[in-house]
Amino acid sequence: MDYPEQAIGEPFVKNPKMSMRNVDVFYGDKQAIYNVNVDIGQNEVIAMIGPSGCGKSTFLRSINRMNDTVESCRVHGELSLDGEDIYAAKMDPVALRARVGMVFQKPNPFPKSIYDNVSYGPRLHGLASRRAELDEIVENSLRRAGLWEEVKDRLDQPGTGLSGGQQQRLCIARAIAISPEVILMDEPCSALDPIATAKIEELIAELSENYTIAIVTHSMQQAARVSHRTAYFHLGHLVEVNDTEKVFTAPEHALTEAYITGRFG
Ligand SMILES: Nc1ncnc2c1ncn2[C@@H]1O[C@H](COP(=O)(O)OP(=O)(O)OP(=O)(O)O)[C@@H](O)[C@H]1O
Repeated sequence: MDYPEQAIGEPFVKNPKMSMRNVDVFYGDKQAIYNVNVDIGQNEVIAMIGPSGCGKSTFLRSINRMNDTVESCRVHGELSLDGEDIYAAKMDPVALRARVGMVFQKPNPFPKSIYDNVSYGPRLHGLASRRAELDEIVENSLRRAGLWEEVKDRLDQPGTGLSGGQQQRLCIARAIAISPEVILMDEPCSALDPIATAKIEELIAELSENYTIAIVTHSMQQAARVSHRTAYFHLGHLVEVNDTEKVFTAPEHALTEAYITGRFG
């Protein structure tokens, strides 16, 4: 199969929050991402879709240097946040991950209280000097994550005691608490029921007013509901990036069309 040299459609935007150019990612000798070029716009929600194993998670994890934790993984290319090279020697990956937060597939609250789950990051990054400030950050983050009303009377109870959907909103509150600029979500609803999924999707729409969001999803309906642009990956290649509506109604590339019409994937 021939892949376009450059993703077709509109991979670039006027005011990018993040820019990725000529990105190749390897695990040992095996190449997982081939020459990907794409921007993520300020306050946009971009969905990354494609068949299993096409490299969506690998690419997502490259843009906040989560892949640094995988020994065999090497990322080549130019990746920037507000024009700053995120792989520069002077870039602290911990500070970067505070600016580009991540929510994982499986809700993973710390084995700590609800309060401590949310206050841990702000404490670590010195965002609050007094208890009252920390309380305010915890409340605001839980409110933004749509969880405050459900947990305000039991902040001292373990985060792991919440339902799956509540745990995922707790993880989103934890990500928000350190005031990230970008939030990466790797299949955030795949472990949730339809009602919990709907809540997270509503939340994504609200959060996009203040944050830039990239979401990997297996659900094309979800991509269609929550995102502004959609990026279609195939075997490590970025094939097409377009307005979400266009991708799902008039895809430009035959591979995108085959995927969205269910001919493979
Ligand atoms: N830690 C790793 N070590 C070696 N190879 C890996 C590792 N993680 C992923 N890969 C390989 O990289 C390729 C892309 O995997 P990745 O998980 O990024 O795809 P994906 O599109 O997110 O898949 P899925 O939709 O199934 O989660 C696959 O061939 C996978 O086997």
